[in-house]
Amino acid sequence: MAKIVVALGGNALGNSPSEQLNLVKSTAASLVNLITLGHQIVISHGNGPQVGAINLGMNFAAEHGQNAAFPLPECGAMSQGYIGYHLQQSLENELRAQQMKQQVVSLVTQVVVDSQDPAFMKPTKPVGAFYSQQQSQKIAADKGYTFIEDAGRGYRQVVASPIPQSIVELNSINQLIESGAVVIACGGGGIPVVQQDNGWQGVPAVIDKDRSSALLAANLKADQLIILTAVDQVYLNYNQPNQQALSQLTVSQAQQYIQEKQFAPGSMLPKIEACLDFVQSGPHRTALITSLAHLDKALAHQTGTILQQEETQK
Ligand SMILES: Nc1ncnc2c1ncn2[C@@H]1O[C@H](COP(=O)(O)OP(=O)(O)O)[C@@H](O)[C@H]1O
Ligand SMILES: NC(=O)OP(=O)(O)O
Repeated sequence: MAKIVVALGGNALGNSPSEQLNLVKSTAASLVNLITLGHQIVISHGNGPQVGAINLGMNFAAEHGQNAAFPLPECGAMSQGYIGYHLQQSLENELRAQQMKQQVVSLVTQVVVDSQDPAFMKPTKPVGAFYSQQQSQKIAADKGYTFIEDAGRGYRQVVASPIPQSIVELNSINQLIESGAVVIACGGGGIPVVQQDNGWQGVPAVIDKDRSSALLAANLKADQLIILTAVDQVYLNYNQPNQQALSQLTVSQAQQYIQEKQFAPGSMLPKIEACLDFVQSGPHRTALITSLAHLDKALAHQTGTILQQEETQK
C-alpha cells in the first residue's frame, strides 16, 4: 500500500461550476480506484482561475456598493470551500457507489509564508481569466494590476506567490488520515498566513499549490506525489513543431532541462520544481505528472511523466 498525495490543477478544472463538477466527477472515479487498490490518498487542488474569478466578482460587488472589497486570503478561503465541496461530494458519491464507507473531509488550511519573502515585491502567480494583450493592457492601466503572457494561452493577472514554509493544520490532517478519512487539504496552495505577535494573519498572495502539495507530501512521508493538470505529459520544446514527450525524468535530467528553460515559469516550472523537492525529501519517493482525464492510463505506465531519483530508476 502506498501513501499518495494527488494535486489537481486549478486550470484543469474548467471555467464554470458545471464544467468543474463534471471534471471532478470523472476524476473521482480514478481517485476511488486508487483507494480500491489499497492506497491511502490525500488530495490537494489549485485555485488560479477560481480565486481570480471570486476576487473579480467580490471587487465588482464592492464597486457597486454591495460590500467592502474582499482581500486575496479571504478569496482563497472561498475557493477552498467551492472546490472542496465539489471534490467532497463527488468522492462521497463514488465511494458509496462502490459500497465503501470512508468519510471525505475538506479542511480549510492555512500555510505559513515569510513576510519578508521577495515574492511580495515581484508578482509571478497567474490567476483568473486569460485576456488578449490589448484587454490586459487596458485592465492594467485602469486597475494597476500586473499581467504576464501565460504559456502561450493568453495574458493573465499575476499576484505574489511566496514559498510555503509549513502547514498550520498539519496535525489535524494527520489525525483525519489516521481516522480513515479521505482528506482534501492545502486547497489553492493553502491560505497564506504570517506569524504576528498576536497570532496568524492572512497576507495578499496565492501560494503555488504544487509547492504546497510537495510540502504536504513530504510532511506526511508520502510515497508518491501525483500532479494532475491539463496535459498528459511533460514535453521538451513544448508547443513547438519538434516537441517531445517525456515518460521518465531523473533529478539530474530535470535540473538540466530547467537550466535550458524547457519549462514555462508560472505553469510547468513550479510543477517540476515541486516534484524535485518531493523526490529528494526522502528515499524511494516518486512524482507523476499527467492529466485528470488520463490518470488510469498513467498508472498503467501508458502515459504521464515520472520523476524519480537516479538510483530509484535503476
Ligand atoms: N514543457 C512543458 N510541458 C508541458 N506543459 C507545459 C510545458 N511548459 C508549459 N506548459 C503548460 O503548463 C500547463 C500546466 O500548468 P498550469 O496550467 O499552471 O497548471 P494547473 O493545472 O496546475 O493549473 C500545461 O497545460 C501547459 O499549457
Ligand atoms: N494556487 C495554485 O497553484 O493554483 P493553480 O493550480 O490553479 O495554478
